[in-house]
Amino acid sequence: MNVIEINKLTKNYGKARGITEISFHVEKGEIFGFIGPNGAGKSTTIRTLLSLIYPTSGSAKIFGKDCVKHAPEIKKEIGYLPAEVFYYDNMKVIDLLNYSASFYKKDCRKRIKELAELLDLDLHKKIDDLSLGNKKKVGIIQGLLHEPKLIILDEPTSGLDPLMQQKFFELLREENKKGVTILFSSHILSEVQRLCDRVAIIKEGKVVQVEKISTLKENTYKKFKIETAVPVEMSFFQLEGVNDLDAAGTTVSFLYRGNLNEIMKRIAEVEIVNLWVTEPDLEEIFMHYYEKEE
Ligand SMILES: Nc1ncnc2c1ncn2[C@@H]1O[C@H](COP(=O)(O)OP(=O)(O)OP(=O)(O)O)[C@@H](O)[C@H]1O
Repeated sequence: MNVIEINKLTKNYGKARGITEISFHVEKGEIFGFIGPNGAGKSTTIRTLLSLIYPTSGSAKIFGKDCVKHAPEIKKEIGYLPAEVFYYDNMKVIDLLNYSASFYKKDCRKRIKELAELLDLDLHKKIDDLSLGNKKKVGIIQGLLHEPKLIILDEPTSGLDPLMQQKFFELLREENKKGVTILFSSHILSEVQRLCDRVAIIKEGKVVQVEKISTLKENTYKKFKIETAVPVEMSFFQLEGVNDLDAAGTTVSFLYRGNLNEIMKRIAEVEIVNLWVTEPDLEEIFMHYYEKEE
């Protein structure tokens, strides 16, 4: 079952580009990454899903219901953490969270306490006195206190220190184990790699690829570095699938995508002293999506 279904969703901000014909779906129980550089259209897509803004054309469904027509009932089941959080600074954290909880027909007090303990947040401080990271924690608790079935997070880790990010990711994994679906937007590739099952890559308002993280890594190149006993002509390794070939003395390096047996046969023809084969990280895989087309 698909929890989110987005079909040719388009939002124009007057003449400015927002998003153009975005389509993808998120299955129940997935942690789905939505990744792209600043200004690519992640927040616009998310705000449209939540009916905070309306699409110019196209449609989106959450829990099988149209996002615009059924916005109020859908929202009860969603936890949303916006990219930027703004509060009435004079309020105490606990008062703000109790106020947020009053929108749901549930007793959320126990969950608020649990989350505050887990994230190490003092509920009795004034929001005014909190650091940026602690304000972010208030937003996280606000998004999760009603135990939503779908969590939508827009660049959630900005402002959190590495230890707190780790705790936050553990919390998301725990929620996910209970069956909660998560849509996680980010421009930080490593965190998407750590957390998500699949990703949609967005660039300049369009989705350019939707893929499993594991497939993205499998179908990509490997990095080879070879140390030979005597210098070898660089052209010796110029096979189909070899790129970025480089040589210095007895060391040759290149990227290879193709049948590994072919490249191993070629390497076996020379006397090697050492060999390193490494996986590129997501950053390198995605780099070409990030580069602007001329
Ligand atoms: N209210 C608005 N009015 C006009 N243009 C807007 C508005 N909001 C966003 N845009 C434009 O729409 C495009 C997508 O922006 P959006 O904020 O959705 O990107 P994003 O991927 O979330 O990036 P970021 O991480 O920087 O927030 C950008 O070109 C942006 O300038």
